Amino acid sequence: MSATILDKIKAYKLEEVAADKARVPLSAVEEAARAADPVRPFGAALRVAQTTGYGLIAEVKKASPSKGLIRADFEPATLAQAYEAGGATCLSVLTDTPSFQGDKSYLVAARQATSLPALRKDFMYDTYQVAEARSLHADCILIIMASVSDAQAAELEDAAFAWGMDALIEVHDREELDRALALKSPLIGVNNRNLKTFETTLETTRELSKHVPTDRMLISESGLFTPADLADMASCGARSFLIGESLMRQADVTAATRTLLADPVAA
Ligand SMILES: O=P(O)(O)OC[C@@H](O)[C@@H](O)c1c[nH]c2ccccc12
Repeated sequence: MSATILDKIKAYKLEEVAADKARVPLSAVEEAARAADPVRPFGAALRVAQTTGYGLIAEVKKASPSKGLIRADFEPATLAQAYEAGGATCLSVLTDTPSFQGDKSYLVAARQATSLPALRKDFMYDTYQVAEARSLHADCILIIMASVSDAQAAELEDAAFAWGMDALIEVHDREELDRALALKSPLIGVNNRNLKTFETTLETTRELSKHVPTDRMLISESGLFTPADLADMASCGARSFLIGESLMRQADVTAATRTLLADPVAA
C-alpha cells in the first residue's frame, strides 16, 4: 500500500519533535508552559455560543496540501482580529510548516491579538508537543484518531487536561468515532475531509452524527462554505464548526464571518 499524506506527515513530524527535544529539553518547555498566559476556556465558549447561535472555530490557514496556497496576504494577528470582529468563538492556528505553511509563532501572534481561546492545529504524537502547545499559550489541542493509537490518544488527552487545556478529538469514520468515545473529552470533531484521500463531503457529518451521544459536543470540520451548509449540519445536531478555507479566501474576513453566522437555525 502506498504511503498516505498522513503517513508522510507523521514521519517528518516525529523527526521534527526529536530535533526539538534535542534543542529544547522538556524541562525548559514545561517551565515556559507554566509561565504561559492563563488558559481561556475553549469548549465552554463553544457551549455558550451554541445556545443562541453557532459556535465557530475560525482557522488561521495559509495553505494546505490539498489546496496549495489559500491566502497570499497572510498576517496572523490581523486575521485573528478580523475573525474576532466577525463573531468567531475560538481560533484554530496551524503550526505545521511543511504541509500548511504554518508556524508556532502564528499561534502566539493570533491568540495574543485577541481575547479568543485558541486551538493549536498540528499533528500531535508526543506529550512534549502538548507542553509546547501550552508554552505557546494554546487553550486546546487536536488529537487526530486516524493518526494515533488508543493509548497515544489517551496519553495526549491526559497531558492536555493536566495543563488545564481542552482536547478536540478528530474522527472521520465510525471506527474512529467509537475509539474517540472511549476517551474523556466531550469535544468530538467530525472531519468532512478524509486526510488520506482529501475527499471532502458533508455526508460524513450527516452519517456520524447519528452515533454521537448527546453528552458530547459534535463539531463539524472542513468543507463548509455557506450558511446553507451550516444549517444542513445543524439539522444533524452540529452547532459548532471548524472553518478555514472559505473564510480565508475572502478579502473582507470580518464581513464574511458575520455573513456566515448571521442567521442560525433555531437551537
Ligand atoms: O479549510 P476547511 O476546509 O474549512 O477546513 C478547516 C479544518 O477543518 C481543516 O484545516 C482540518 C481539519 N482537520 C485537520 C487536521 C490537520 C490539518 C488540517 C485540518
